[in-house]
Amino acid sequence: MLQLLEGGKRIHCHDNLEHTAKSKLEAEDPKNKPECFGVFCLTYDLKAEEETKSWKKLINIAVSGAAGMIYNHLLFKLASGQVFGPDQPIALKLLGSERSFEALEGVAMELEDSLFPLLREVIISINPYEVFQDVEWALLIGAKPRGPGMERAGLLDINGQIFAEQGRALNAVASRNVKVIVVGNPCNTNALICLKNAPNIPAKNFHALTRLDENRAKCQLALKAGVFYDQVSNATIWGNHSTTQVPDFLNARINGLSVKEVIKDQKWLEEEFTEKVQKRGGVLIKKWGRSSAASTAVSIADAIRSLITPTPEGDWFSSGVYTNGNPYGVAEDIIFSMPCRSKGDGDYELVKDVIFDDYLLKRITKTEAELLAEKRCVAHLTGEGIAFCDLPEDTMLPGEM
Ligand SMILES: NC(=O)C1=CN([C@@H]2O[C@H](COP(=O)(O)OP(=O)(O)OC[C@H]3O[C@@H](n4cnc5c(N)ncnc54)[C@H](OP(=O)(O)O)[C@@H]3O)[C@@H](O)[C@H]2O)C=CC1
Ligand SMILES: O=C([O-])CC(=O)C(=O)O
Repeated sequence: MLQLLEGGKRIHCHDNLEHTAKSKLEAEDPKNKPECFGVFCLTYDLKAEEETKSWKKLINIAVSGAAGMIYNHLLFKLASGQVFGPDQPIALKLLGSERSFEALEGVAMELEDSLFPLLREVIISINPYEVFQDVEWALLIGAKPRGPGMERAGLLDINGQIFAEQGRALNAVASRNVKVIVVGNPCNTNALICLKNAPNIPAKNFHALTRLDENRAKCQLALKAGVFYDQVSNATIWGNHSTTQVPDFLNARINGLSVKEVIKDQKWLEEEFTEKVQKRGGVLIKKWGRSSAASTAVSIADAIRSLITPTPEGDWFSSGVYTNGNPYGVAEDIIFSMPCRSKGDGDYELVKDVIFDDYLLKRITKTEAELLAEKRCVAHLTGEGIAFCDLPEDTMLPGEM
């Protein structure tokens, strides 16, 4: 073990092997203080450095599934300042498992070698109580993918257990205003389980990632209209991040005009466009041999930026959020993707001036029914009694076809 004295503060630094063994041991005791990783032990003390005077206060960001494909892309966006800004120093707290601990060390080593000025601290651990200590953001990516022959109910249960545990850990040690973005599938119901196990954190702070679906919808509309995708706005994804999700072409706009004024092919909108967005993940898996990772990471970055920067006038973004007094008549007490606006303070409000027609309402009812069925299926994990699984047969994740 190396001991360094910097800025009047004693810092403990271990070589990697020693660190591995110690972190594993310490992880068994939630009260233990997390250790820094490698070179990040040297850069911990922000106050000591002249050049950082104009920087904001350091924020703590936890990520689970940090050895997975999505995180591998996201990590370097976070550390480079692309997400939280060039004056926002960050601490990354990476949650792995026994299975992935060595991979986490590899991730942390790559972070060391990238020399990111804004990345002031990295810890790796398999203990959520250690990783979530004082975090302002929790990006929950790690989840078991559905394997061959596995029922969706089984996936809901296995992953639900993970998110119940992580909810309890967030409740115990995270910042009281932590913002939680659940990516691991089935993300809406995992987010619901997580928030139900974290009663001391506002339910409004929990999000399920549907931004990738929004981005996919914008891309398809732009392609059909023959415009660049920055011309597409007000694109809402309603409901579940599954193949029942509803990409809303009624309220979306192209060059400020209603989509229907620009794309006059109603059949294409109702059938091809809708299905393309719903099943985009599955088509990509067929081509790539694995699920969307880079574009998912981009969409997580978009989702965070949408909460920390004011939403452009007249526009909105989609996020899976808790239904509690929503203006659309969607069932309460589920996580449902809806149109949101933010003042840039990490919080959001639901958009009120949206319109509905029979097609949209019928589709919304279907995705709502699926989410209510998922909720019944995980009642044992949300503290709402005995689970009863009557999932509709066509219930699928975007990656399954
Ligand atoms: N909402 C969205 O838009 C999208 C969601 N997803 C979902 O994101 C999740 C992660 O995807 P991706 O990073 O590509 O997946 P990977 O398989 O690359 O990584 C998944 C990570 O999950 C962790 N994990 C946690 N529990 C288990 C378990 N019981 N079995 C296996 N692994 C587990 C593993 O890390 P460790 O060993 O450290 O726990 C692993 O590193 C998936 O659930 C996927 O379906 C994907 C694309 C889009
Ligand atoms: O189903 C998956 O794992 C992938 C997924 O969510 C998507 O691509 O939208």
